[in-house]
Order: sequence, then structure tokens, then C-alpha cells
Amino acid sequence: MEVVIVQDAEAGGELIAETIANLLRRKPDALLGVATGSTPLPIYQALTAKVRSGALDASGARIAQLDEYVGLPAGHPESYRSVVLREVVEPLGLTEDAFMGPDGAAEDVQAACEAYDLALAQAGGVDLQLLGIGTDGHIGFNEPCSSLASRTRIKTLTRQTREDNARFFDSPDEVPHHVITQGIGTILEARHLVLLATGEGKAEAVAQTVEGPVAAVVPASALQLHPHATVVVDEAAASKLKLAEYFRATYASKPDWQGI
Ligand SMILES: N[C@@H]1[C@@H](O)[C@H](O)[C@@H](COP(=O)(O)O)O[C@@H]1O
Repeated sequence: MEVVIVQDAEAGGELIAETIANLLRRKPDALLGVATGSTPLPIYQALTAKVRSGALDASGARIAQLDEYVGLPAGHPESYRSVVLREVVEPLGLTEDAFMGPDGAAEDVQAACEAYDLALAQAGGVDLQLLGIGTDGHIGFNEPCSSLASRTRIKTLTRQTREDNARFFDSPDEVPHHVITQGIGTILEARHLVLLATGEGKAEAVAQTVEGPVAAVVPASALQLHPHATVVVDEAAASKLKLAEYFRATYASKPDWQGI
């Protein structure tokens, strides 16, 4: 696992956007797994700026969703499908044809989950999966004690996660209790995992993810099992890392061309 400490969220967004841009220059039809929440927005803004300035042609990119609420009415502005279309697909000048996600309104949720895992595999697998992290260490919506081998499936949100996400809804009661999420085993199949965490509220979860044992109670710690995982954190989110100085020195000594 590589840990990169950046000054702030904007610098993290720029670094990861450049990584994605380099991937798309090598592989124009790369499949990008995208996360929702507030944290990745600087990545999408930086990537959009590159496309609009002509520095990047993202017209061949394909976008895959990480997770979804169950039970929101079709077209709800806070369904993750709506969020990804609004924050990623449209700004990059892509159409819905370039987008894939699980069906949160399916009658048979389990079948929809299995269909999504199959669709990801048939699309050639995710090239780069962006991840945020919940305050409880979740990735996607894999709450604590999710199996590290889990596949895409339905999960029940913890009270903490529903409270954390209530800011996106008119009332806390509107936050769904159930979600579909790529499983941890599914996420680990992506070729490169890039987790961005910013702000002091994520410092404890980051410390446990990076320096704690691999444990289902901290789902993000599963990144330690992946051969190419990068954790990008701002100074605030890095504030509880015992090895921060080592991570800084390691990254500073890395040749530019290596990227993340
Ligand atoms: N399912 C999403 C996660 O993918 C995201 O990482 C997390 C953190 O969100 P934020 O970046 O807003 O803190 O929120 C939700 O639970």
C-alpha cells in the first residue's frame, strides 16, 4: 500500500485526476469505478477542467458505480445513479451509454447484484476504482464486519452512516436503511484502488486502515491485501498516522514518472 500525504483536498483531487488522465491516455476506454460523497468532488472537478481545457480526451471513458441506495424513487436527485450522472458523466461530456450501475429499484435485488458483478467482469473489470471512506471505516457501503470476500449484495446501513449521509436529504428519516454495494471481494478485483480521505473526521479510520490489522471491523483495511492500492490523505486525515514522516519521505523520493 502506498500512502501519499497532500496539503489539502484540492491537491489530492488534482493528483488523482492526473493519475486518471494518465490512465486514459494509455487506455482511452478505461473503466473507472467512481465513488460518491463529498470527498471525491475535487477529483471530478479537476478531471472536468482537464477535459474542458483540451488537456484530456475522456470521450472513450467508461464509468461504473460503486454502490446505490435501495428504495429511492427512480430519478431521485440523491440516488447514486443521479449523483454520478450529475457529478461525473455529464461534466466529462459522456452519455448514459458510458455508464453502468446496479439497479436499486429492482424487484429481485439479489439478482440485480449478481447481474452487476457479471456486468463488471464482462466489461473487462474495473481499471481504477476510486474510494472514499466512512467515519466507521466503510468502503462503498460495506459496513463494519462485512466479509472481506463479499460480492455485490444488499446491506443494512448503520445508524452512524445514516446520520453521516442525512445532510444530503431533506430529513434524516428519508435516508434509506438498505443499499446495494459492490462487495469487498468485488472491489479488490479492480486493477488499481485509490482511496481519498480528507478532514480530521477521517483521521481515526485512516489510521486503522493503514496501520491497523486487516480486519472486517475496519472494511477499508482490506486494501492492505491489494497489490496496487494508493491511499491519498490530506494533512488533517493523516494526523493520526504514526508513520506519517516515513510516508512523506518515501513519496518525496519517488521519481516523478512513477506517478501513483
Ligand atoms: N457510500 C458512500 C461512500 O462511498 C463514501 O466513501 C462515504 C463517505 O462520504 P464522504 O466523502 O461524503 O465523507 O459516504 C457514503 O457512505
